[in-house]
Amino acid sequence: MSLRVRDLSFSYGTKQALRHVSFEIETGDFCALLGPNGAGKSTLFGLLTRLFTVPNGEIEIAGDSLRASPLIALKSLGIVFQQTTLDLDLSVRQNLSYFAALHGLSGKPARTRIDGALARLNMLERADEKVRALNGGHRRRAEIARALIHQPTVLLLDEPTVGLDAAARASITEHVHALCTEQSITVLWATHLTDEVKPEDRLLILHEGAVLADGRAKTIAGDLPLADRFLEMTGAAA
Ligand SMILES: Nc1ncnc2c1ncn2[C@@H]1O[C@H](COP(=O)(O)OP(=O)(O)OP(=O)(O)O)[C@@H](O)[C@H]1O
Repeated sequence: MSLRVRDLSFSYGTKQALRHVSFEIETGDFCALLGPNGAGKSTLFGLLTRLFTVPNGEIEIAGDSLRASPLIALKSLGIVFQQTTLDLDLSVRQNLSYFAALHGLSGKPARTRIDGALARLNMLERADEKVRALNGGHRRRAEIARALIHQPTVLLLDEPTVGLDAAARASITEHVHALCTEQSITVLWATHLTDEVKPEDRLLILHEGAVLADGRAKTIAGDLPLADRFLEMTGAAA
């Protein structure tokens, strides 16, 4: 099991954002975390990345407890935040080199890792372009490559396709699915868009801080299109 979450609850003051959330994701699975705005997706990511800590509940990343061994657990985690965090005036390679240095990598080992990560996202030929010159889809791919440099086994992506056109969204979704099947990376992909979820994907539906459904997307959808099932369950269009 690559990611295990048990009984997480979280409140901002009196506003309860997560209610007894529990789930487990197997190695190499693509898991979509689907929820309307305000469902609690970013709060859950904040807890998984240790932006916030809670006295209750348990999180294990690749078998390591985030509470008992935070540094070891976080080493297994790659993160793509909702807001882009690339330096627009540096090249793709410079951005990734900076991140590699933060992980103690420099020289040839860093170059090998960076080239490998960029190649996986079909971005190697863009390595020396300034990020400012790239379109939104390529910026996102550079960001995903950056999140892979330290060779995490679990990758979290918080609504990574926000603001992208349909073609770029489809391309990024395909690339990240390939990371699961070809590299056995475990993915948790937050979204509010049902068309990013494939029938074979694992699906968690989060609504008002609670898990409403957990299973294969096609099983949860049943005889309805997933968008209709989601609307039926949450009252939200997606
Ligand atoms: N700093 C905060 N203070 C108070 N309430 C907050 C804060 N951040 C989030 N909330 C509330 O907590 C709930 C969960 O928010 P969260 O951002 O985790 O949801 P989300 O599913 O990520 O939504 P979105 O897709 O809009 O980012 C919402 O009701 C939100 O209004």
